Amino acid sequence: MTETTRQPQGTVPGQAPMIRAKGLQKRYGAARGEGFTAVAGIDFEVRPGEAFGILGANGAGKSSTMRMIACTSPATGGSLDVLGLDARTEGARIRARIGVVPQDDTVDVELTVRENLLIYGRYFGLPKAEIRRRATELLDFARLTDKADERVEALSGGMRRRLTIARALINEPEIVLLDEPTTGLDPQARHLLWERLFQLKDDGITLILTTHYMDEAEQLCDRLVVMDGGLIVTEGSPGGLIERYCTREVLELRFGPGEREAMTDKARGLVERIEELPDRILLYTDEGEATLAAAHARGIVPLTALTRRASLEDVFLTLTGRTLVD
Ligand SMILES: Nc1ncnc2c1ncn2[C@@H]1O[C@H](COP(=O)(O)OP(=O)(O)OP(=O)(O)O)[C@@H](O)[C@H]1O
Repeated sequence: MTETTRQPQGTVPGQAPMIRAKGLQKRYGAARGEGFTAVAGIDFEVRPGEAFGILGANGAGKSSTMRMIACTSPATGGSLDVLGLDARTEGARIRARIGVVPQDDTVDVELTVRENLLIYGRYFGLPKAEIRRRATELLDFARLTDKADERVEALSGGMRRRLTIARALINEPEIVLLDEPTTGLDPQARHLLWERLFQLKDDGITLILTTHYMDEAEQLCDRLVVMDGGLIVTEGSPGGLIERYCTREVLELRFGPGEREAMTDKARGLVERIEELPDRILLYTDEGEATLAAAHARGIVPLTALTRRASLEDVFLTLTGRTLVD
């Protein structure tokens, strides 16, 4: 990782960022005198064509940040430029040039797949022939051509998500915001959706996504920020963050009921860092197999032992002291 320039992190000299947030804040309920700060002053930039992730546990402030970028919820402090426009005053112009995929599918279940696209196109005031052309292209993009005339209520969860994404593309947006795009989907549906998102990246569309899934972030994101308690706690590429905060491998040991504490005590000193989770301990090491052999030599007998590559989940645990499923 090279972070030696004087530019703010994430800035490419000479290339205007798609999004620039400085001291961005969101406070709810301030008018009622009972304010709650969901986003506590964050700085970030998103570059053209990159897939930028916002990671964090429930309540970290991810959706609040997304809603401010989407210009559906005004910032209460700091500044936010989207596509070079001030989000405070240029909401309508920004909304015309971005696509939004909200956390819950908001497609109309009583209409057909194609009708959903046509109606959405009309919100943007696009000419009818243009909307029909785009809808046909997007049905193909979303792999929904053979479902075009079916009512949405007959679609699976994965198909509805793909329709929601297709709908967000009707205005040919330069930025697409995806709030937890694969939450609730089965693995096959997730992979099909990822494949569609890769296609958008290849097409040069800037993606901003929030997710709870570290594997999703590792797969899709060029760069990401981790949020905790309304603040950004780190920023970087998935690989760069893993390298910065973790060892190469993690040895996961599970023990029988009541054994964990004693076994953890025996393991102390084997590696520099041990994390205790309710159901297992994690030993951060560059050589998982060698550490396991050393553990055995100390009389540590786990029910199961697994050596894996360090992941973003480990970065999150390092930074926040919690797992994302806490
Ligand atoms: N309209 C609102 N009024 C008051 N508090 C809110 C409102 N929206 C969100 N919050 C609070 O702000 C905090 C951040 O919420 P936000 O939805 O941005 O988090 P998140 O990281 O997206 O979480 P999740 O993964 O659950 O969506 C939470 O404590 C939430 O309860």
